Amino acid sequence: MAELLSDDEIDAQLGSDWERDGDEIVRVYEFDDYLDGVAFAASVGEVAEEEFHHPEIMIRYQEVEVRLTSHEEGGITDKDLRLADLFDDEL
Ligand SMILES: C[C@H](O)[C@H](O)[C@H]1CNC2=NC(N)=NC(=O)C2=N1
Repeated sequence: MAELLSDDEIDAQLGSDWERDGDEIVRVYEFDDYLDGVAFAASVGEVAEEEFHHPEIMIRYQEVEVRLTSHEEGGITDKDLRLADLFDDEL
């Protein structure tokens, strides 16, 4: 079981395009084309399944919101920060 990160650890390690929202980290990715967002969400899902750590994904017109938290630990862990970087690599 991963350790919960402190506020300072999260602030220091969170990618610049991500934000902290309580026990979650969140990023809204913007796309010109709706189906590009759908395809991106599918690639995020593939990575999540490979890593067995699953985000909440909301697909909207021209944007995809991705939220990560570690449910078992009840907050933000290294797993969430790592997945955020992996999702960004899918762009
Ligand atoms: C049993 C538990 O649901 C699994 O071990 C995995 C599945 N995917 C998961 N995803 C996330 N975000 N947090 C978890 O704690 C988690 N647990």
